Amino acid sequence: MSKFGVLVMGPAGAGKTTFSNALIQHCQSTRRSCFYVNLDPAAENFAYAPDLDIRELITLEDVMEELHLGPNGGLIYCFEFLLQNLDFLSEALDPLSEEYLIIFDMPGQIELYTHIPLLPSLTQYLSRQGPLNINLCAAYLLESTFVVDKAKFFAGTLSAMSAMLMLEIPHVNILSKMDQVREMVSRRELRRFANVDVQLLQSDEEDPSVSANPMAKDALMSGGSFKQLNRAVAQLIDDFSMVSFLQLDVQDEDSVAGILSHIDDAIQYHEAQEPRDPKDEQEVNYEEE
Ligand SMILES: Nc1nc2c(ncn2[C@@H]2O[C@H](COP(=O)(O)OP(=O)(O)OP(=O)(O)O)[C@@H](O)[C@H]2O)c(=O)[nH]1
Repeated sequence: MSKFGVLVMGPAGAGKTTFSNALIQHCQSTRRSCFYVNLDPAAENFAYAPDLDIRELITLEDVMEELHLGPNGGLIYCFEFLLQNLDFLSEALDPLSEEYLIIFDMPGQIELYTHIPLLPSLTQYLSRQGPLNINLCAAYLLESTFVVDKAKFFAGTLSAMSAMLMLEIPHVNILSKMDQVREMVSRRELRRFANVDVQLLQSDEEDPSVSANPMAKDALMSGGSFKQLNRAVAQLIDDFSMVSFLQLDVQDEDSVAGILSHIDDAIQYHEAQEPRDPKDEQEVNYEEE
């Protein structure tokens, strides 16, 4: 057995800290031990004080000021610095016992998940393949309000897929802020987004978000490249057939508990797929003989 960890990821403002807080609250009410790690060097306000905070090692503000970097370059520098100082993590996480759920609240810059290989190195170090031996799962949040703009929703879906492929750890995708869309979209329609029905993207001719965008509208009218691009994106998502979303309402404890149980299941499923210890293999072969 080893510790459990959730990497709470997703674009800026997707609700990562709010979800992390809901997880902490749920752990407290179910008497599960948890440990909250803030890995956002620019984070400011916390309802729960982090048990470990990257800002004790480095802050984005200092990096931007001292190295004259912008926010994205500064964030990359902070993560490179963290990777050069991994004992900052191991000293705090190694002593935790197995029953702990470790919640990693990640920054929102999308570049971190899609463009640069810093996160794979970090997850490798934390995960069962690395020295910290944590059963890790990624929880990728996307704002459910994106469903009213299909192009935005599918762009978000591609980012989630990119993170899934890049990190190679158990992964759940989550539509956050469900309280904001229940009034706007029917349950049936929401299910189509949660299961990522690519037909939604192909039926974009009547989509108000497309008609509101003059360039996209022109491209559609002329049967042009926008339509072809949509088809290619739909095909890509369909080919991988691996993205679906759980629906999160942080106000509803059952919703939070349901998501945590999906995370536990994803980790256990992944563990069951892992190659067996060669010693166990020998035992199985012996029994078969
Ligand atoms: N209505 C509603 N608002 C939410 C929910 N979750 C988060 N918010 C609001 O959305 C805003 C961003 O939430 P955060 O939890 O800070 O999002 P984040 O992903 O951690 O943001 P960054 O760290 O800046 O990337 C805040 O104003 C929250 O109050 C939700 O489930 N429902």
